[in-house]
Amino acid sequence: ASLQATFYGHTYENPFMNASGVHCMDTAELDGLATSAAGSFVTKSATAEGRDGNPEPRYVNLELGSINSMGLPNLGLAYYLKDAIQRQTAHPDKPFFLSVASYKGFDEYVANMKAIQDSAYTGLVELNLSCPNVPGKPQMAYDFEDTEKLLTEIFSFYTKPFGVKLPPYFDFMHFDKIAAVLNQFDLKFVNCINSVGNGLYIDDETDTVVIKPKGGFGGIGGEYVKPTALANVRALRQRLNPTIDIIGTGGILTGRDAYEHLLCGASMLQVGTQLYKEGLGVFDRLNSELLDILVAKGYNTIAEFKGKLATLD
Ligand SMILES: O=C(O)c1[nH]c(=O)[nH]c(=O)c1Cl
Repeated sequence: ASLQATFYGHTYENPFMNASGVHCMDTAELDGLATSAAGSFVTKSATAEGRDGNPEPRYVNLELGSINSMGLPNLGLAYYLKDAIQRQTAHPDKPFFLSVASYKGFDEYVANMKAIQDSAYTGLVELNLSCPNVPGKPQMAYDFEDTEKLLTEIFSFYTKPFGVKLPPYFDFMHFDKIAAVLNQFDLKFVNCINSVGNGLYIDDETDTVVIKPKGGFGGIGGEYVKPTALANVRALRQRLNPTIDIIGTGGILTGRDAYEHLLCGASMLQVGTQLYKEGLGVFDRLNSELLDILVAKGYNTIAEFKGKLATLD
């Protein structure tokens, strides 16, 4: 059996990647991912200028996951573009993803994509429309009209392959609306989901929140979010053009979690909280556990069961 994953014309050894934000802040961390058992990797979401991000504590591991309000700390788009161009030149056989966001909103998204269009980087971009932690800034992908306007503007000049990182949606009308917007464009993929925004965790000894920014409100990841992540992967897969691949993110701790995301239609799989907790060895374990599941079920490839979730009708 093989865990090979085909995605936008490339065959990866396996579908596993980091989730943007974890183990991907600088060249050293990215080199660690590139030499790990991960099939691919993505950079920390870049903004036009480098950012310190929110005051600490801003990330806390919890028994059932994590809470974060990092506030888009990153080294700035120029840094990641320089690294990406060096990387694509040195290892043209190992494509990866460049994540880009915006601190200031619509115009910065456009400017950042223009900078990438004008650069020598030719690989995949993950356009992050779902950061929940910039105080005072609504998540772009919760505004369907603005998202459509932004994608229309980007596609008027951008000719390189890219996809979007989405927040979780919780209503069939919202699944329908975001899919109707995205199906208008030649997107290569959609990544579902980003952290479940603005959760609140209270320390049971101090009766106090555990992160400093936003009065303790932060994005939730880990076991808490798997049912929501699976639902978003499944709902978008059922609604999006087959030309748009899906990256499944959220609640992947074991090979079984990975298998369930694939059943829902994911092609690549991103790991955030569990990578933070376990380190790069998580990819060796996940590959082994997922392979055991294929063997136990008599599958030779992921294609044999990808998207084939059974329902009770
Ligand atoms: O606070 C962050 O940096 C952050 N944290 C998240 O959980 N998702 C994101 O997309 C971002 Cl950009």
